[in-house]
Amino acid sequence: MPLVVICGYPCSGKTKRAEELKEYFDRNTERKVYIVGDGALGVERNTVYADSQKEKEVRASLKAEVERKLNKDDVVILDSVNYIKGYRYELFCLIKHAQTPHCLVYCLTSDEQSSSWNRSRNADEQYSQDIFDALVQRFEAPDSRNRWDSPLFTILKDDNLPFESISDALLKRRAPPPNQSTQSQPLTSVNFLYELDKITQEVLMEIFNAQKTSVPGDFISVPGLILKMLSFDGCRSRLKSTRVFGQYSIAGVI
Ligand SMILES: Nc1ncnc2c1ncn2[C@@H]1O[C@H](COP(=O)(O)OP(=O)(O)OP(=O)(O)O)[C@@H](O)[C@H]1O
Repeated sequence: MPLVVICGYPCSGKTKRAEELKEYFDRNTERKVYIVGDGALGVERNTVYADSQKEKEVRASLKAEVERKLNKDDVVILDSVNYIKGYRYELFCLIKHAQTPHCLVYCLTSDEQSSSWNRSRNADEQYSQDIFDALVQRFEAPDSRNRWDSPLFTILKDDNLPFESISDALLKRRAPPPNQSTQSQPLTSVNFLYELDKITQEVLMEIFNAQKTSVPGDFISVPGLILKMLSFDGCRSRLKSTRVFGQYSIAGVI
């Protein structure tokens, strides 16, 4: 059901925290817990983060995997750098659409600390210094004033994760209300444009005909509505056809 978005500098302890959280939920709840992340996707750090197109594809794959996993019961933990504000906003739209709560866990480290952990890793797990520096420079830190970055749990290297608060944020909170842009739109019929055009023409014809005999204050019925004429302007063009303009308010729905 709920989503935990982990974010932080490269090599800031994100996977370590994701695993701690999984272990906590496994031990204390009946829910299945999935970690979705660079590791599970087999992301080759120094290739992907050196190429913006590849990086974009990886982000899209991670988001798609999160979307597939989100359901009513399970906990999904997204373990990646998640350093782009706009991407975190997209994830927020996803949870709004799925009608489930989320929270952010931010592994806050200095770049010196992360760089030193990076250098102590096995060579095949290390970020190259260039990629590491570029990711640190591009990092857009989460801000709890943004609804997509909230609730935000900021974790320093010697902190214990606040398991209960995280669990409450995920399991005891209501999902954010959906808005139109995150709701599926009903399928329109294949001849929707034709129908729209036909009804618009009918409405215009009714108004046009009614204007010949109506004065402001009169009611005009058009398909689906009763309109009240508020004002009326008539003028003749050089071609002697009458152009009519007027203002109407909706007085009722039929
Ligand atoms: N809280 C911590 N205390 C001490 N060492 C830590 C801590 N967190 C991480 N490390 C060290 O950093 C290394 C990387 O940790 P981890 O894989 O969790 O980072 P990550 O942010 O997931 O990395 P990546 O950006 O590659 O996904 C660990 O192997 C460990 O040596």
